[in-house]
This record gives sequence, structure tokens and C-alpha cells, in this order.
Amino acid sequence: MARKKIIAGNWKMNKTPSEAVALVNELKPLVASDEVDVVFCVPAISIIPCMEAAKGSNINIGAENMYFEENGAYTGEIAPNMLTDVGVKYVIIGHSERREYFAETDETVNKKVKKAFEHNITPIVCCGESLTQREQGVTIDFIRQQIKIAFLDVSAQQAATAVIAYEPIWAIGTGKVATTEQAQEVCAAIRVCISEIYDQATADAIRIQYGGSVSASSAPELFAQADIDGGLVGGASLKPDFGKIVNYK
Ligand SMILES: O=C(CO)COP(=O)(O)O
Repeated sequence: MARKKIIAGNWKMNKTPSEAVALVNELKPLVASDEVDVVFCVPAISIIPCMEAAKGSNINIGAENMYFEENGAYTGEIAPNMLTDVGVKYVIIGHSERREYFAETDETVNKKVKKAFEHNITPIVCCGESLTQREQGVTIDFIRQQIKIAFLDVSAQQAATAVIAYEPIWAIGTGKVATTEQAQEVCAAIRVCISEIYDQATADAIRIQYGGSVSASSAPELFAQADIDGGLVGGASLKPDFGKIVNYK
């Protein structure tokens, strides 16, 4: 079945709100496309101004993180209904930088994924192995574990609408993009894992992105793979190059 590609930018901790608005305005004409879903995941403080700037365009403004409680004494966190109240439909969950620097675990990722679905926000669920894990030959086992825990108690109906981002940690921000074969192999294994947890229809529906040093030159071949349904793009999403990535064909 044909899955619509989804190409998302992860701005990470870059751009002040006014710089963010300028970037949305700059990229707006470049990322125009009827063929793919386009998402800019921006720092929380820039979500509202970016939404305003993106009005009338095909750009969806998403969040980079969200907490798994509804409200309360969680200083510094952003609740799901704060996101939905301003129209956010996508949130990145469990990025490797959150896992590494902010102590996120497979269990907190699972709580956040469930909470996002409760609020009808599409989670972009991140997974990915370290260089040591790849060298030790445990990549697929490790990714399967991350996926199985992330989707605990998530229904097939919900999972079918999710986005998974496969981001090998060694390829993030390093300029070292995984080979097309490596990326396709793991994305295919993720789809098999989803078919085992749920069924083939769910596996056929779920969208799986590749992320890690995606550039205008690597995107066309990566996105042509059978199990790669788009990309989660860091550095190159902050540049006019992102327009080329979106219009990779
Ligand atoms: O972490 C990433 C996207 O979430 C990838 O970042 P880069 O594209 O900068 O390698």
C-alpha cells in the first residue's frame, strides 16, 4: 500500500522565536508540496509564533517533547493539552538526545506515547542504536526492544497512525549518514516488529522515517527505499536545503 511520506525537521535547541519566524517565512515557499506531509518540530517557545507564520501553508508545526502527565508540579514541563490548545498535531518522543541528556527511558517514552495518543497528537517515536551496539551486532535486537516497550498498551488502531523515526546515534550530527542498505534493513526490521506486535495491516500503515545526517544529496536514495517513509532531519532542516529534501524527487 502507498504510504504518504512524512518529512520532519527537528530544530533542536536552535533559533530564537524571532529567528524561527524568519526561518518559517524563508522556507515556506521552498517546502510547498502536495505529495508529502511536512512538519517543523520547533522549540516550545517558538510554537505559537511559528504557527502564525505558517498559516495558509502546508507546514505543520510540531513539538520536540511533551510530558506524560496532564498538569501539576512538574516545573519546566509542557503538558499535552498545552500543545493541542494551540493546534499541535505532532510531537517527537524519545529522541536519543532526550534519552542521553535528560534521562528518558523506554518506560517514560511509552508513557509519553500513550499520552500523546490520548490527546490525538501523533507521536514521532525515536529509536536508534549506538556505534558500540552496531559493532557488537545487536542493532536489530536493541531496536526491537525499544519499539516493543514504546508501544506497550498502544492499540493497533493508534499504532497505525504513529510515526517511527529510526535514528542511529552514530549518524546524528556527525555527517556520517547510514548507508541506504543499513537504513532500509533496520526500517524493514521495525515494520516486521510492528507486524508481530499487531498485524500486517498495522505494519503496512505505520510510517517509518530515517534520521541522521540526512541531506539534499542523500535524501532521494534513502526515501526511495521500500520501508523508508520519509525523514527526521536535524541540521539540514534549518537551511534552504530542507526545501530540496522535501521536494527530493
Ligand atoms: O537527530 C536528528 C533529527 O532528529 C538528526 O540530526 P542531523 O540531521 O543533524 O544528523
